[in-house]
Parts: sequence; structure tokens; C-alpha cells
Amino acid sequence: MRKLIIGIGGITNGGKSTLARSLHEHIVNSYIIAQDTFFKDDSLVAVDSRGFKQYDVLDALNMDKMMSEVQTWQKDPVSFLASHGQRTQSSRVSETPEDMYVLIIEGFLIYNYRPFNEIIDKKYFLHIPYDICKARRCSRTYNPPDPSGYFDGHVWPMYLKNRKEMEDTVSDLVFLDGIQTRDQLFSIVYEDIKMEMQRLTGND
Ligand SMILES: Nc1ncnc2c1ncn2[C@@H]1O[C@H](COP(=O)(O)OP(=O)(O)O)[C@@H](O)[C@H]1O
Ligand SMILES: NC(=O)c1ccc[n+]([C@@H]2O[C@H](COP(=O)(O)O)[C@@H](O)[C@H]2O)c1
Repeated sequence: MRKLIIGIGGITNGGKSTLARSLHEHIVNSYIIAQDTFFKDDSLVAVDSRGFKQYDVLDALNMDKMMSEVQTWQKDPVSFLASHGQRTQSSRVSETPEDMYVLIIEGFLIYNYRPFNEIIDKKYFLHIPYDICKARRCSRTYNPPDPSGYFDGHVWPMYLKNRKEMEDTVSDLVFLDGIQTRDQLFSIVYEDIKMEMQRLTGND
């Protein structure tokens, strides 16, 4: 059995979930673990002096729980898939090598969590400019919804801070320009991953 862990990180609304889903659809026996399903309950998220909930920091997330899910996959991907309602498929008619299991870890702060940096084999980071990010963010409704001024008062400054911290500690990132089309982004990353899967297969 061969295992490959891919990270799809990046800015809020950069297209992470969209890209992760397309990869999952094309890679047989892959699975997505998404960071935004590990937010703590709203009552546990800190609030600053302006009343802004501090959602864009690692403390707002149950990272131990997310790591434990990843470790369960690492121990036994076949049982993991079965217990998550996903039947193992044959790779015969696909471009995925036989007996290859791929985990896609997706989220806006995955590279700010050190344990992930040690286990993610291929680290992609999507970024888009401020104005596009703000426009996409404003057309999306979170639970709880962003209060007025939240993007400029919390989301963007925290993005800059988290990104700097990440760039100071992580060296093997592949930056992706998120203003490309969904199809362009998918083919760049998919081709790269296919090469990595072939490399792993060739090393046997
Ligand atoms: N390459 C793209 N070009 C234009 N819009 C995109 C692209 N990728 C995603 N989107 C749109 O941007 C918004 C955020 O995408 P999503 O994948 O949910 O981002 P993220 O998971 O990074 O927050 C959605 O409305 C989505 O349809
Ligand atoms: N419980 C939630 O899912 C929740 C609540 C409030 C804000 N958010 C926002 O989610 C963002 C991260 O997710 P995306 O990368 O999908 O946008 C953060 O910028 C955070 O402000 C999520």
C-alpha cells in the first residue's frame, strides 16, 4: 500500500474546497478532511475589544481532534474509508495507481499547525488579491454571519499575520494563483499529483 497526503491551504475564499473536491472526484480512494468542520462552538471562540469573534486563529479550531482523524487515516486508510461510508474502489480504469490511498487536508490554517507540516507530502497554497477575496467573502454567508467591518477588522489582518508566520516556518509550499479558472487550477495540481503518485510507485 502507498499513502500520499496532499495539503490544499490558502486564503479564505481562495477556492480551496472547490479544488479539493475536484481532486477527490478524480483520485480513486481519496478522502478530504476539511479544517472548517473543526471550528469550536461559537460560545468557546474568543472576542476582542471591538466585539469581533476571533475565528481566524488556530485557537478557534479543535486541531487535536483534526489531527486524530488524520492519524486514524494514516494507521489504516482502508478501514478509515469503510468507516466513513466510502467503499474502496479498483483503480483499473483510472489514472490513480493501484493500491494508492490519498488524503487531502484542506483548510485556511493547515500550515500554521506544525504537526501537519511534518506529514503533508505536497503543500499547495491558494492566494487571491484583497479585492477579489473581499468580494467573494461578502457574497458568502458563514454561521455565524460576518458582522459589519469584520473583513477589514479581523479576516484580512489575520490573513497577513498567519501568512507571514507560515512563510517564516514552512519552506516547501507550492503557491497557486487563485484567479485562474477552476479548470486551470485543477489541471496544474492534478498533473503534479499524478507525477508524485508515479514517483512513489516507481520507488517500490
Ligand atoms: N477558480 C475560481 N474562479 C472563480 N471563482 C471561484 C474559483 N474557485 C472557487 N470559486 C468561487 O469562490 C467562492 C469560494 O470558493 P471555495 O472553494 O468555497 O473557497 P474556500 O474553500 O477557499 O473558502 C465560491 O463561490 C466558489 O464558487
Ligand atoms: N463555524 C464556521 O465554519 C465559521 C464561523 C465563522 C467564521 N468562519 C470563517 O471561516 C473562514 C475559513 O474558512 P474558508 O477558508 O472556507 O473561508 C475563516 O475566515 C472564518 O472567519 C467560519
